[in-house]
Amino acid sequence: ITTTTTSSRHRRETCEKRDILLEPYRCQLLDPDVLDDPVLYLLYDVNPSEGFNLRRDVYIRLAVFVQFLRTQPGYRRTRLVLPPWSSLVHWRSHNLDQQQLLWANFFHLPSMRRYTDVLDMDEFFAEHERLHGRDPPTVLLDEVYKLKHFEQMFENGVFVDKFEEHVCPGGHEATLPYLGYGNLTAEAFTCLHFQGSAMLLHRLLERYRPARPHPVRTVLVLNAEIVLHDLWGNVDYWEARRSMRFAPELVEVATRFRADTLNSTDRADRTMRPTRWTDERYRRTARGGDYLCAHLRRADFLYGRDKTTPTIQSAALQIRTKLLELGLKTVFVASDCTRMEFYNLKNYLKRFRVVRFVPESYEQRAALKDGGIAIVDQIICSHARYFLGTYESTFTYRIYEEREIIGFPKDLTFNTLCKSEKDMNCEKNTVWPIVYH
Ligand SMILES: C[C@@H]1O[C@H](OP(=O)(O)OP(=O)(O)OC[C@H]2O[C@@H](n3cnc4c(=O)[nH]c(N)nc43)[C@H](O)[C@@H]2O)[C@@H](O)[C@H](O)[C@@H]1O
Repeated sequence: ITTTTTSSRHRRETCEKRDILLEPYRCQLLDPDVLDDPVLYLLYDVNPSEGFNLRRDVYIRLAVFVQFLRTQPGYRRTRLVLPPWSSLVHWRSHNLDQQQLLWANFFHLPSMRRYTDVLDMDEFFAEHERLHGRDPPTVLLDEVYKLKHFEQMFENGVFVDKFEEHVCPGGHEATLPYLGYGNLTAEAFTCLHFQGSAMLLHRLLERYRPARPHPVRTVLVLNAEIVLHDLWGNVDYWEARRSMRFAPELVEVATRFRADTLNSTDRADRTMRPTRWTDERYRRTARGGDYLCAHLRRADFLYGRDKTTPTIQSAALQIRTKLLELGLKTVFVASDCTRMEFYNLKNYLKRFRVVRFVPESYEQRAALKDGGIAIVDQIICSHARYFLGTYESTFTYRIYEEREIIGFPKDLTFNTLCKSEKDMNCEKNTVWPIVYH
């Protein structure tokens, strides 16, 4: 035992020397004190109809949970496996291959790993192959849980955290292939009514813990959007959120567009950020470039949320009023609108410069993909002097957050378009300011 402990300590120390700056949590896996804990790979998936930015929120719920779980005996080697992004409903470029895109396409994984231990799917497969020596790997998941809401959320008027098994409608084949991969199979499949926060997953993992512990336990949670935040908007939330830095290639495209089209640079705009998110501190001194950004959510919002979504004309009038008030001449538009809607918007704003980001070539579009283009839009909006968002759009919320992280005064960020320019007292998005330790 002593020899094992010494050699594992040595291994960990070597790992730290080599890797600690990049991936501290990977080295913790070799910590002699936690070596007896099984490695728990926690995989999850989200209802296919959910959009990109809601999925980012689901990630935070699970990342915060995993960070907690890693403090619990028996779970200290938990690793979160990131579900690939596969042809999301809002991705409309059907001529591009947008299947099973890894998180590394959109996010800077080394930054995320400074919050908790995450693996992209290809890394998970590579580890699995290393452990089990199969190529191509057929992965046997030990446990799969499919979550569903309870029909009755309240018991005697009280919302209690609970889960309960039920018979799977259509059997578990109804949910295959898991995460879109044909080579994932399940040893045990359980359907559960579930209501409660991520912490309830701890109880769930305990409840189904194998009697004879395996050195490796692989668990997949389907419909993880049903799992709620433990606490939304607290320090843990913001740390996980801050760790979600975008992929450098996307930042570069946005930076170039800002410089070339909007004459906006970080130094002049006071939007400089430390290289590592862990070095960020509370500040509200950002100024932003000489442009306003409006996020105009269209498409399905025109049907599902027509009571709060303005017409193009009304949006143009609201933007115009703000541009005049702020003495700005340029508006950057982030939108899922059609070309015709954009054309109309420009016509209503003739006295101003109205710009949007369009990839310069097919090659650039194919490299960025719909998800990357949306992120470039978000980054450009995050650096604007003033931001005007869409009511109840998670796309808008993520821009609010990015601007909170960059350090803008709140009144330049938390603004919402109203249904009509005639009723500017409409209900606005909630203000959720950033918090630090
Ligand atoms: C009604 C609900 O709305 C929720 O949408 P909401 O919160 O706005 O935001 P998301 O969950 O991101 O979904 C909207 C998707 O539409 C595209 N999109 C929206 N705005 C823009 C934009 O300004 N620029 C670009 N390039 N793309 C945009 C993009 O693919 C984005 O991920 C959905 O998550 C739910 O599934 C549901 O449909």
